[in-house]
Amino acid sequence: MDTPKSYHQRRGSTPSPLLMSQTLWSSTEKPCRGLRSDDEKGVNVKVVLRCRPPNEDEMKVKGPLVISCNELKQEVAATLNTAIKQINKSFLFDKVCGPSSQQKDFYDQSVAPLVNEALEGYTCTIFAYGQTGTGKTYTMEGEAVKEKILSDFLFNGEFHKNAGVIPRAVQQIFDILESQKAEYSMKVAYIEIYNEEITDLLSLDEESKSIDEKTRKPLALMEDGKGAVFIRGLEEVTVSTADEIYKILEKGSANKHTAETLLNKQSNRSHSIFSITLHVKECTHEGLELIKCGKLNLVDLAGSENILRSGAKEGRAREAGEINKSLLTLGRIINALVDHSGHVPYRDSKLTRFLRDSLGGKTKTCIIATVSPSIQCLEETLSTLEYANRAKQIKNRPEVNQKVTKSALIKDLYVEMDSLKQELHATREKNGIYIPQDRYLSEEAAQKALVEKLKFKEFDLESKNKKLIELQDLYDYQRQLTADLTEQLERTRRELKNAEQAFNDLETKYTRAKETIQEKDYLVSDLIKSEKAMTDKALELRAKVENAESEISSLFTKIEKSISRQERNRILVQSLQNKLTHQLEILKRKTAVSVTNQEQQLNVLLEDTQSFLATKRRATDELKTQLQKLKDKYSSDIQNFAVPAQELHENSQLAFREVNSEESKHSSSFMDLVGKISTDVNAILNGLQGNIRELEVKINAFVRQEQQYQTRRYQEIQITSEVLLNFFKTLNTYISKLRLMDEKSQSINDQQLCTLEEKFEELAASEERQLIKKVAELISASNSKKKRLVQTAVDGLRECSSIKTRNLNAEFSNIQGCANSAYDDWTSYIGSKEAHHIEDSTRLEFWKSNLAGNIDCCLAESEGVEDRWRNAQELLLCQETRTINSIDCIMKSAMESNGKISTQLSSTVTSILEETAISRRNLISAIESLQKLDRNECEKIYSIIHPCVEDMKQMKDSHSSEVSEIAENAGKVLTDEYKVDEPSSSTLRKKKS
Ligand SMILES: Nc1ncnc2c1ncn2[C@@H]1O[C@H](COP(=O)(O)OP(=O)(O)OP(=O)(O)O)[C@@H](O)[C@H]1O
Repeated sequence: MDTPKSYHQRRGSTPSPLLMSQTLWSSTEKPCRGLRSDDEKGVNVKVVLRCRPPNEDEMKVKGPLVISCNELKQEVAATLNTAIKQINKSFLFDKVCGPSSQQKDFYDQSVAPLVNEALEGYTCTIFAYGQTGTGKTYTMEGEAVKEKILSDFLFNGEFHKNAGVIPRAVQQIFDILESQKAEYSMKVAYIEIYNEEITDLLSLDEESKSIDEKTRKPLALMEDGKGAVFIRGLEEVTVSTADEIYKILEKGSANKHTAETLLNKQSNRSHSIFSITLHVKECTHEGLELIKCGKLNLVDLAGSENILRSGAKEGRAREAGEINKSLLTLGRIINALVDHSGHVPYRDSKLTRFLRDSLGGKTKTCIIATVSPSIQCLEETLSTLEYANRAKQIKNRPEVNQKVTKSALIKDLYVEMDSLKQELHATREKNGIYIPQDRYLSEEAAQKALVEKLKFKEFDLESKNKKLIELQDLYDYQRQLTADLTEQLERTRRELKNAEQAFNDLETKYTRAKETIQEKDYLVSDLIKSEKAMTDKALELRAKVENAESEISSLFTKIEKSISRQERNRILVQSLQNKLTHQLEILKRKTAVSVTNQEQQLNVLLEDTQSFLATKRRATDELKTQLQKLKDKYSSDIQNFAVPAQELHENSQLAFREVNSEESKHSSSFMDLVGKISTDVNAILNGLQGNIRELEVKINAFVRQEQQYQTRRYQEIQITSEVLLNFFKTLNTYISKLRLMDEKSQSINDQQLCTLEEKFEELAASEERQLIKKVAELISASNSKKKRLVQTAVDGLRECSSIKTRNLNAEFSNIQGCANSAYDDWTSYIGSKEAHHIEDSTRLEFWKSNLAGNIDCCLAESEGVEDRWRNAQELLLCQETRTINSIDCIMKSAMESNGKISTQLSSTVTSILEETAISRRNLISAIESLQKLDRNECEKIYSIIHPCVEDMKQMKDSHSSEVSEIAENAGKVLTDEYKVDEPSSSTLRKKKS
């Protein structure tokens, strides 16, 4: 319980006799122009923010509290941090009271100073503004006004803790006035503005409460000639004690339009104004009595309402529409005052018209903005905060109401009292109207003027009435329209709310959609780009394919060219082969001829040798026979010689002469024989030597011929080999070029295909990833389709190219293998042939040198034989000479001694015979050895020549077989090549087509 201040000593004292005219409420007091220095510039409207604690419903919902109050900083912050909305706003006010603030504290801190100002003679207004259900009535009146406050106060002299501003202010005023022991009068009025109609809440008695709404008499808001606004017919109740006020308050509160809404069980559907008018007597130092006039308007505005949330329907909705309309006007006035715009639309609502002076006038104004801390009311709370924040900037120029002297006041009152008395008297008498004559005259004149005026006014009134009726109709229509519009507005609001919600959703969706669209756009642009790139690539690829096609066609042309070239080459090779075969044939023939020649020559040689040997044998035989003959002749001669030896002995001289002659005969015959033999031998030797020389010449010619042939053949082979090598080289270069080209094109194709595939896969992957599901599905389907197509195309291309490459490679490998093998064969053949040639040449050289050596040997031997023959001849001659000499000696000795001589002679002859036999034997052996030597030599030569001939024969045979083999191989290779090429070219042509 709050303890009221102890300054109400005059509680229960009789009311002040001061009577206030009806115009007092209408602010007719002449304002005293004594402005305080701080008031001169204007004083801002004070704004106090009060935040109530969350109610049960809000606590049930368990929504977050979005309003936080900092009472020290006088700051209120609205914070919301959700995914959809984020709010972070703070406002500063003159005073901020949080949910925990108590009524007493709130009053003491926020309202009490203003009440003091009212006591000072100011007109003070306190507005309670806020969303419905935020505690305006709780703040202004307090909780359980009827029962508690009063009873508590009456019984305990203490306020209930929930007592609001009005009882506390009344109590404060009484307390102060009584503490000052001042003479005062206090009048209170309690009105409500409901649906733009002003009703006196205190004039309604118990009966009229039950009366229909329409019977409530609305009061008119009027302006006096000085611009002051007053309510005609408003009953002001003079109060002298606080208790009276509580009862009045209770009565007025009971008469208020209230209803249950979703947000408040007892929601005020009207604006209520509780006015306290004070007249306090003051005595000046001069003893002059002045009346100080103060006024306190305590306005409990109807709650600004979200019709959708408050659940107001039909009549309630109309009420809410009216409430919102007047609050809107209030807001517009605040804006106009803050923005200093010329026109301030006070007249747009009765509330603002009546409280005109409180906003931008001479009044001291305080606005109590009430808010809820819950998230559900955030929107309205923010609106209230903005509203209050704006109202903070309104500047008033408060002035103390003019004080009147007590005598002037009494005089005025007396005049009024007199006129009232006269009216009363006339009314009581009911016999006409009594008025004093001068008044009658003046009034008659005035009446006449008034009649004139009235006539004019009547006319005016008539037209105005008409206009009024029209306006009324219009007004009714407008009202109806307004109601409809309000309803519509509410509906629209609801729809707007829904739309807002939907809009928010849509906005989020839109943002998402925008993002998606952006993403899609990006993707589409990306896709377009990729498609463009792909198209470019495809075009590029097409161009490349076309290029490749042209290249392939050029390749085909090249291949065709190469085929034709190969054909030509084949023909060339064929012709070469033919030539080769022909030449080989010729060679063969030549070799055969040469072999035949050689054979013939050899045969001739053999025959010659044999004939030479036979001749030699014959000559030897002849020699032998001759020698035999000679021997026989000698022996017969010797035998014949023995007989005449006797005779010789006897006839030495004669015999000697005879022997001499015989001897000379014999010696000449012997010499002839020897000469003959020697001629024969010489002839034989000469023949042999000629034969040998001929043979040598022939062999030399044969060797030369063979050498020339070999060299020619070697040169031919070299040329052919060079041609073939060149051919193989060109073939190889072509193949390598083709292979390189193919590899290049293959690698390029592969690379391009790989890059294309990679890019496509990348793009497809990114597309798949980024596109939304449906599009992704479609795109993935199309991608997979494309992929399949591309894959098949790529695979086809790859397969085709790989087949091509494989075929080409196989063909190249075949060709190259063939070429290589041919090359190898050829090289090895050439190598072997070269080696053979070199071997043959060396062997021939060796043979030649051997043959030459042998021939030299033979010649030397024959020369040796000749020498030996010559020696033998000389020996024979010597022997002959010696024989002759010895015969001479013998003859001489025989001549000297007859007896001895014959013996000696016979022995000498024997020895001669022996010697002759020896020499003959020597000769024969020499001849035999010569024969043997000759035979050996011939056999040797034969044995040398024969293998040579055989070798040559073999060589020729092997040459011819090899050549034919090579020719066959070459032909086969070429035929194979063409066999390979032809189908491949036809396959390629097919592929190309
Ligand atoms: N500061 C507060 N402390 C405790 N309770 C409060 C406070 N403010 C308001 N209330 C409670 O909230 C409810 C609604 O208050 P009140 O009727 O004063 O709201 P209102 O703003 O006057 O609404 P309306 O505009 O509809 O008349 C009441 O039950 C009241 O007791």
